[in-house]
Amino acid sequence: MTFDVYDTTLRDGAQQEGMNLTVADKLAIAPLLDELGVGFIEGGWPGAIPKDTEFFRRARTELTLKNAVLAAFGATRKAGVTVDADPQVRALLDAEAPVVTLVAKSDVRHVERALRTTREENLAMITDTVRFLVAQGRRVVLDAEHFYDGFRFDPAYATSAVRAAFDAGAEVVTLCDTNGGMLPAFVTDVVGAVRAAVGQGPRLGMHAHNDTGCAVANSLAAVAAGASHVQGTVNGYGERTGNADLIAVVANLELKHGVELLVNAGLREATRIAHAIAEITNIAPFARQPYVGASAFAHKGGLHASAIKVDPDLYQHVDPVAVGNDMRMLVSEMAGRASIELKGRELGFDLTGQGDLLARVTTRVKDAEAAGYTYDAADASFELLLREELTGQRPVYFEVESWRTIIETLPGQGQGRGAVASAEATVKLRAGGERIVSTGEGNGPVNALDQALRKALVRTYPQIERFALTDFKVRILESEQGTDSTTRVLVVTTDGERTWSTVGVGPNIIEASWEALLDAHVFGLLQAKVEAR
Ligand SMILES: CC(=O)SCCNC(=O)CCNC(=O)[C@H](O)C(C)(C)COP(=O)(O)OP(=O)(O)OC[C@H]1O[C@@H](n2cnc3c(N)ncnc32)[C@H](O)[C@@H]1OP(=O)(O)O
Ligand SMILES: CC(=O)C(=O)O
Repeated sequence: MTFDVYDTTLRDGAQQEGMNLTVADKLAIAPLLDELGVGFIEGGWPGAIPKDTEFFRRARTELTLKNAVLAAFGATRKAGVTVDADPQVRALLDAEAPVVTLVAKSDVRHVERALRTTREENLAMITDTVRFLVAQGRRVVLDAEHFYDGFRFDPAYATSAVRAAFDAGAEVVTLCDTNGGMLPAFVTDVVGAVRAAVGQGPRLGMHAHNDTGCAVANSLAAVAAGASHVQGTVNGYGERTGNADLIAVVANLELKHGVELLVNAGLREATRIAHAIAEITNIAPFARQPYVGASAFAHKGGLHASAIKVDPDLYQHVDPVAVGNDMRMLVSEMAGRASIELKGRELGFDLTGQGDLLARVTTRVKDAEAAGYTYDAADASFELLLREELTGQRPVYFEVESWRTIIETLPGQGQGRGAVASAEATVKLRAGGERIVSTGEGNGPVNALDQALRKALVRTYPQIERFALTDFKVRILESEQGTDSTTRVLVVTTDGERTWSTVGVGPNIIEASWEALLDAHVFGLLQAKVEAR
């Protein structure tokens, strides 16, 4: 049986609030979709959006797709215009994509109120446009907009729009839940009814939006009821609450129903590809996203870890490898000895049979978390703690004697924003057998301290030159105590290849930041394989 996996990330995905893809972005995303193994890549709406016209023009020479074909999206001809005189339809041809996907009205209320035309003219718009494009050698998919709402209101008319498209030569008619308001049981009924009306031959598709949180479930319901073409977007991007997350739909069909849909077993690359696309869209990946999210196979509960130690299948619905993801253990106040043992293994330490050590580390983690630390977001600080328990001491690269930081306002401008004239820090420490006193300036006290620390260490440890702080998060704990509260700081550092997170806690933000900065430097040197004392 033919089954289409149809991606609309570049078209409906791009309709997401805050998303603005350049032509270069689209040209970079398309090969990733192709590598994933989808059959169709809807590139945009040529003729309506200049960037999309340009995308199809450049795609002809700059895009080599191995698995997928490009689809150009657009509307049926306008009411009262002949199809060959409609510039939008002409633009669809000019895009030179082998597939054209036409959006058409199938809800009579839209025909009469949005298009302001007659039922008959709308059917003629469908017939004329499909027939014209097929005669020009295009494969045509018809997206029947608002199909489910339209079917509920007037099933005969909605079905007549589907029939008109098939009669004119459409390869697939996609039943769209444009407003995303449907629930799976209704989708099952409607697809079943349309299937009965048009017979077994014609191919039906599904295009779901996620306004009820059911886009993936609705897509699966449609497939179970006889749809053999499913549309969606990577990472569920799309208008309002998004489209069906195509990877989740496909993973469910492949891994739960055993149908192979993506060519070259692309599902095994899904996590990498979803994250690479998120990089290009510049929208942070959603950690709790099914299958490909960073937390999709991350285990926090100690009881989970103790069973996973016996067999990961006991707490995982599929093997993460099947979607290119990894199992991770999270260490926190909810950890038990098994969590620590498995986390140790993940970090390269075999802690099997070291019951006392595991108990000690578990207790230290629980105590530290009670005091405000958080290790599930700070792997590097946890690894330093673990090494300390394993070897009896933390790796020592330098010894801090003292530090201080001063911030000063412009004279007479002690109030409000923009008043800080300078932030300065002094760090005194011993490294490489020398006592070093260094100063740093920055746009704030933490930045100044970071500069002073780097300056003090870089001669002994030139590796530090490559370290860069990429994120800095502050959280006030016990906020009811106002400015007296405990502060937690999380710092993310990179050396250009790897990224690590550290945590600091203290009665003030500077002290907490200093602790996180120290851990970040120590861990960075450890990773760079610099020998510690
Ligand atoms: C369900 C979906 O997500 S479909 C995809 C939606 N995506 C987009 O809208 C993004 C691209 N859109 C655009 O760039 C513009 O809206 C355009 C170029 C398509 C149209 O722009 P304009 O000509 O300025 O018209 P406007 O957007 O105000 O209205 C849309 C027109 O298309 C008509 N129209 C709407 N759906 C259809 C259809 N399926 N078939 C034919 N005509 C349609 C409307 O009746 C309206 O016609 P009117 O100008 O005679 O009133
Ligand atoms: C076609 C489309 O994007 C929709 O109906 O939602």
